[in-house]
Amino acid sequence: MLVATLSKRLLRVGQAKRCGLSLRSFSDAKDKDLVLTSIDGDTGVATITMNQAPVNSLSLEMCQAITTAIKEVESQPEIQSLVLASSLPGVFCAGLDITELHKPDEKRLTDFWHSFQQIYFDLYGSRLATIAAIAGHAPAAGCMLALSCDYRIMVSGAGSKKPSTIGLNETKLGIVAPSWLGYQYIDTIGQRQAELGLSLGLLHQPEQALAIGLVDELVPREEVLSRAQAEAVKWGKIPAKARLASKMLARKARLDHLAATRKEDNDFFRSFVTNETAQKIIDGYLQSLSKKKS
Ligand SMILES: CC/C=C\CC/C=C/CC(=O)SCCNC(=O)CCNC(=O)[C@H](O)C(C)(C)COP(=O)(O)OP(=O)(O)OC[C@H]1O[C@@H](n2cnc3c(N)ncnc32)[C@H](O)[C@@H]1OP(=O)(O)O
Repeated sequence: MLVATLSKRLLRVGQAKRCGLSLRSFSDAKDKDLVLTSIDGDTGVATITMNQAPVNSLSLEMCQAITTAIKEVESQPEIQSLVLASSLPGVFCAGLDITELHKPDEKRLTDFWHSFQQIYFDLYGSRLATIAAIAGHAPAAGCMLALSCDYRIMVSGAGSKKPSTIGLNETKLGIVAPSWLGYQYIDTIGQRQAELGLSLGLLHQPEQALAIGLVDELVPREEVLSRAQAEAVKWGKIPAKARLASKMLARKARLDHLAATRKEDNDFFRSFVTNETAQKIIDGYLQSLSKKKS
């Protein structure tokens, strides 16, 4: 069980509850743990671990589980910082679940995009200090999860035959990142690098991601989680009100803009995705992913 491997000092549910802290997982209707949440009783750092094999793709249920987990952690006033991690070796998050975009049901597609926007509000605008522990690939919406955190620690590519990559690769698939994700990219790595990355759909290897400021630190694979948790302790010690006010200096206008245009953004997404040309592209991409396997 993953929970047992996270930290020797990690609290089990009973102990955690006695200390007023919680350790639990959130489940979908099939009672599968899409997301695991744990709280270190010594440091008060929460870790939300995405656990949707094979690639942590963001389905409607996965988006909802992430939001539920963030809200649950935020509701505990003694917790100041959060690590976002993956239980899967080699993948942080493969982005949106492409099957959600393929021959979609309109109501589900609307709910799906709404739940994806909601992660942006909850993570990018979180009162918590948030650290991404990126121990694997983080394309597209996987990169968005990382960008929504305050600090990004990625597995180093040194000596790896197939290094992990991170970036916004949407144009390579013939689709476009939503504007709010594009602005997150621009705000993080600057206009020129973002223009290059967005236009060419670049997926960066770790050393390149570090060089352009897309991630903040590289560490060996086995150290990603512990290093992220140590960084979360440091961020959690900064006076919370001042830290949050500083975060909002940079992010509030972006968050407010999406809040004001949320429905239009959803309408645009649905009309884009349900268009015949987009459906052909999505169909072809799904086939290419499954051909890769065979
Ligand atoms: C106005 C706005 C309009 C539109 C906005 C649209 C925004 C889109 C943002 C997105 O996030 S689009 C998604 C972009 N994601 C990707 O391009 C990633 C695709 N996946 C990969 O590149 C690789 O899977 C990986 C590098 C993440 C991992 O590679 P590996 O470990 O070798 O796994 P496999 O490729 O063999 O995949 C295993 C399994 O998982 C399925 N899968 C992979 N990615 C997705 C996905 N994003 N959604 C759904 N399913 C995915 C893949 O098909 C395999 O399935 P099998 O059934 O064949 O086992």
